[in-house]
Amino acid sequence: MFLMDLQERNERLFYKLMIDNVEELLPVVYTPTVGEACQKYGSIFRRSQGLYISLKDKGRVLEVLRNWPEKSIQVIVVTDGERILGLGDLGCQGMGIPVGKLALYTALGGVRPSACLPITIDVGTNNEELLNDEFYIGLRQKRATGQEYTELLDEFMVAVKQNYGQKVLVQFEDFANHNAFTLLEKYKATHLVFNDDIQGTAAVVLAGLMAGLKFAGGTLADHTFLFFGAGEAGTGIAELVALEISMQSKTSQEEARKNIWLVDSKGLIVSSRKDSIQPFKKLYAHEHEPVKDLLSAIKDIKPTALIGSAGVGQSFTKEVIEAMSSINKRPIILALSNPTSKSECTAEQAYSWSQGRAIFGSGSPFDPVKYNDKLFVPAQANNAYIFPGFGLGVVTSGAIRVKDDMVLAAAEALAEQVTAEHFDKGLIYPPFSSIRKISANIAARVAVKAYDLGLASHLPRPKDLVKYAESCMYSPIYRSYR
Ligand SMILES: NC(=O)C1=CN([C@@H]2O[C@H](COP(=O)(O)OP(=O)(O)OC[C@H]3O[C@@H](n4cnc5c(N)ncnc54)[C@H](OP(=O)(O)O)[C@@H]3O)[C@@H](O)[C@H]2O)C=CC1
Ligand SMILES: CC(=O)C(=O)O
Ligand SMILES: [Mg+2]
Repeated sequence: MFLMDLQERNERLFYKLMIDNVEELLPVVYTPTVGEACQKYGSIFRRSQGLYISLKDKGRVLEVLRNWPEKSIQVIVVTDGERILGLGDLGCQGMGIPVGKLALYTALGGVRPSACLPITIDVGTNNEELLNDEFYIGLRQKRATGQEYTELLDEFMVAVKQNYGQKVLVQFEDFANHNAFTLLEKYKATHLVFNDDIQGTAAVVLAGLMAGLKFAGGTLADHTFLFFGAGEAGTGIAELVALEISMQSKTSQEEARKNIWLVDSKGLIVSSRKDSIQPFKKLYAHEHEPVKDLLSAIKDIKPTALIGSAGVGQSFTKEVIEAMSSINKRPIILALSNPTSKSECTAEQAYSWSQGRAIFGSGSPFDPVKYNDKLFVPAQANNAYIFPGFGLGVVTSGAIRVKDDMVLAAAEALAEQVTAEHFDKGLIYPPFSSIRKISANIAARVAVKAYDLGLASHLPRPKDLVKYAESCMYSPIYRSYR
């Protein structure tokens, strides 16, 4: 609440504070605290921090967009609040997420605050507690679905392009997966769209895997991956890993998918379930007997990497981590679910149950852990490493579309910035304290891809794209007026 007030009162000071104390303040502006802020958003609400577009605005969405005082927008983060972190449907109160993500766009990626627009689309909520909460700030009705939902979203996407042109980046955030994949597929050919939960998460995890392998040895193709959670994050990561393997080992993506397995709420995804699962899971329905629980899946599949993205806290039990540690000398264990209460295990559990052998990362931050006299610094495997730099690269190159190759480039750029020194401490990412440098490097690599693919409209192409990205970054300094 204090930081929200400061952001409102003295934006420059807010960003100065954020940038100078990023490791301390990230857990407040972002996960885990932002989750709690969204849950309580109605009762801590003081003034609007973003733009709300509701079902009632149908037919005049463009007019509503034009009410936003800033005209020169480069990045929109939009949610409909249906899957806020691992906390479920928080309706309109999900606004904390676009606001928090965009604060990171500025603090971590250097996109000007005035060029950032947080939007929440209010189509109702199915969260009974919120519907009965006198302080709930959104429409008091069940979620609109089907044609009513699709028409509002379509009107929004058309209005965005009409108002801001085709170079505004629209980041979809925390939509439920039954809409997220469809929206990305529908608009990726006509708009500059990026789904952070699918693509940003994929890039950060791939980067962590590549960095880990650089020091632990081996290639991605040597590994067997088991995902606990087969939604946006799980299948998004799986697809990018398969793409990278296919490029590294010159095989087909289909071949690469054979070493990637996923578990959802009904157990291991296997071929006998093919007719009853959502389309985004089908590519991973391999031949295997049905398996109901995670531990049995681990014993059968013998994965080298276990990646949690089911939003189920404490699902990596002692038995699960011990099973991973009995199969692998250095088990890779990523507990991606947010916020901390949904983390599959804590850093302390991962290190102690694996006797200090786990290569560990988590979506929400954990403090360093001392185990057998060694201090382990857990990595934060969070898309916050990717989207600020990715967005900076997209907007500074004037890219008009997002392509998978640009997402891969972001992952490679992040992985390259991990040193042996980081890895020795337990890190598979560089520390957030150097995030602006990291973001400039990611931006440059994304821009290179955009230029190479003929998608960049900022011409002529700057010679040194890292320097160019840095020169475009907003810095919260007071100018001298004398
Ligand atoms: N660290 C990071 O950067 C990121 C972390 N996340 C986190 O990942 C989590 C999931 O996000 P997302 O993928 O978008 O969500 P989705 O809703 O798209 O996917 C959740 C998946 O988990 C499965 N699941 C749910 N309950 C269980 C259970 N008891 N046992 C096994 N599987 C289960 C679901 O199964 P079914 O399909 O059968 O319903 C579904 O496949 C969230 O906590 C989110 O905060 C997300 C993005 C980025
Ligand atoms: C980090 C993020 O995007 C999520 O948990 O949804
Ligand atoms: Mg998200």
